[in-house]
Amino acid sequence: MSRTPAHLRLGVNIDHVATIRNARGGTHPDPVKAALLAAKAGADGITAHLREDRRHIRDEDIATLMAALTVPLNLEMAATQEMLGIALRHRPHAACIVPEKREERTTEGGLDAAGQIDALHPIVDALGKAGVRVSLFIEPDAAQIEAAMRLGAPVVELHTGRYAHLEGSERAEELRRLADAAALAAKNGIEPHAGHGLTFDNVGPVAAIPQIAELNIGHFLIGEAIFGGLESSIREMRRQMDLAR
Ligand SMILES: CC(=O)[C@@H](O)[C@H](O)COP(=O)(O)O
Ligand SMILES: NCC(=O)COP(=O)(O)O
Repeated sequence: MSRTPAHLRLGVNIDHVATIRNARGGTHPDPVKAALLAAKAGADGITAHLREDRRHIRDEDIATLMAALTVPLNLEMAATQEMLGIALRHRPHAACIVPEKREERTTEGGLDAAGQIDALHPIVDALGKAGVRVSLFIEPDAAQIEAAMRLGAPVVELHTGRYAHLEGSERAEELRRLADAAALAAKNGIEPHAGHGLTFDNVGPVAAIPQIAELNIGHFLIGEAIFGGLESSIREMRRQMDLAR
């Protein structure tokens, strides 16, 4: 008898809707409106990264998302007291602890959980006690998964950025690391998620890793939405202009 595969959840990251909004300093496009549209289109959850420098998502976006969403919010945050306070105030469904460097263009690597167990312990504990599902955004590496076990994190999100950038046999090797890490996490009772840099072209092999329960995808989807939506935006502008004549 064939088994129905478990539903692979899709978390849509709406950060870069806010990037476009912030380019003009106004309110359009609204990342909360995008989040509601994503949920309507079948997203199982919404991911938003409140960076310390607030370059895209801002504090008020988190408050509005918490009030408006009917699907779970996964708040990505640095392991700082400021972010912990915000997470405890809003109590999102999940908080994913990510490494952050102010000068980086994007989240360039995974969290070194193994190297900062003592600093992470109180943050993971406080979030867990508040009922927030803690995830650690890590490289697909056994030492990092062991650290997640020591910290008692129920979830790890495996960073797929390296996989997304590599090609050929190097990509195949990185995919093996992702599959091994997902299997190791699941065997030890940790739910593996994955994300970063995923696209239509590279998502398949990651989605096929059976233990992975959730993928978080943002930048590509927001970029691709231009091609799905630009034509209708232009047609509507043409219509409004013609109506005025
Ligand atoms: C942690 C992570 O991967 C996401 O937050 C994603 O990268 C979008 O945010 P940035 O582009 O600001 O890194
Ligand atoms: N944690 C990864 C994420 O939320 C989305 O990353 P990306 O698709 O924007 O690179």
